[in-house]
Amino acid sequence: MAAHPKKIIIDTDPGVDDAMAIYLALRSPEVEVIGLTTIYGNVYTTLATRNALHLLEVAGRTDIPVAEGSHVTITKGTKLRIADFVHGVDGLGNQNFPPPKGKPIEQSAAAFLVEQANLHPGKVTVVALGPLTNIALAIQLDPAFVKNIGQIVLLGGAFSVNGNVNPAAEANIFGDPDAADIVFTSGADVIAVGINVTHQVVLTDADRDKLVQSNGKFAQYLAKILDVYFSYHHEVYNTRGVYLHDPTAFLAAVDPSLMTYIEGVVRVQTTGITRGLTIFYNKQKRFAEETEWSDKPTVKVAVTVDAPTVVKLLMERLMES
Ligand SMILES: O=c1[nH]cnc2c1ncn2[C@@H]1O[C@H](CO)[C@@H](O)[C@H]1O
Repeated sequence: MAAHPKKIIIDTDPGVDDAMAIYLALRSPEVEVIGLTTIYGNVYTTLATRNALHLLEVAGRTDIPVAEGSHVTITKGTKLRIADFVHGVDGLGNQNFPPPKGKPIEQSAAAFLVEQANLHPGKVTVVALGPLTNIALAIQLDPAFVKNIGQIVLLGGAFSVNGNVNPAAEANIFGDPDAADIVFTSGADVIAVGINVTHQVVLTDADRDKLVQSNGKFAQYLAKILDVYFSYHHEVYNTRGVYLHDPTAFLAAVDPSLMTYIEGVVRVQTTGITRGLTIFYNKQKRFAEETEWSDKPTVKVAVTVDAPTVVKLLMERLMES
């Protein structure tokens, strides 16, 4: 382990690429995973919690607490869009794993986030891999959260490219646009990694064959669950490989220099046919009128990525496990 590994909390909706990111995190000496918090997205929250506990049990890391997150959007919406067609109905490639033995802690995800940020001011990074409800709830629960939390690295948005739910919206932002707008305008130190970046990072069919053949414990586990995710990509994107959304966002938290960024104000469309659209204002033009972007805090938005290094780090770390 590095002398002072970065404390991270992964907010997650596992999810095949979430599983990859979590195992990559457990194999990354630069970080100490101090908790997982769960959210709906790829699966419903109850199943996300079960999968988070399961993944930690497989890894032999039941020392890491799991805090269950919200079952509804920040506006109490219950009509959730669940991407089980991407990950399988169980979220983990339809493997029918046995239920985990462990239980989540009593605290809610938002309460856990607030507590940890208070315990280690400026030192905790949240890697948010699903809709941003829990993070927005933490901001509402404790106004000091935005300054106590070190950094929020989120997978979300489609900046100047089409979305993956529809041409306007990326899945995590679409999942809770109101929560996303709260997080983007909160004043916290935010890095947004959108699909404009993660669609440049592909784990190829050949890479997958290497994972299958490796003896690494995590590589072996992932080899089992990757089928549905690969089939989905072959079918809808016509790619010979899969996008590494969550692992890429995680690595931005480990080593921000793997990407380049632009800084500006991000607002989220919360209604209508463009619900979930992320609009970045680069602050170059001073508009004549006040706009909904005026005087809002800025965030960093990833624009380029060293994709070969991201794939290499993922492969090496999972295969050595
Ligand atoms: O086509 C899709 N529709 C919905 N969700 C998707 C799709 N592809 C990937 N993801 C999931 O949403 C996040 C990235 O937007 C990733 O976490 C991925 O697992």
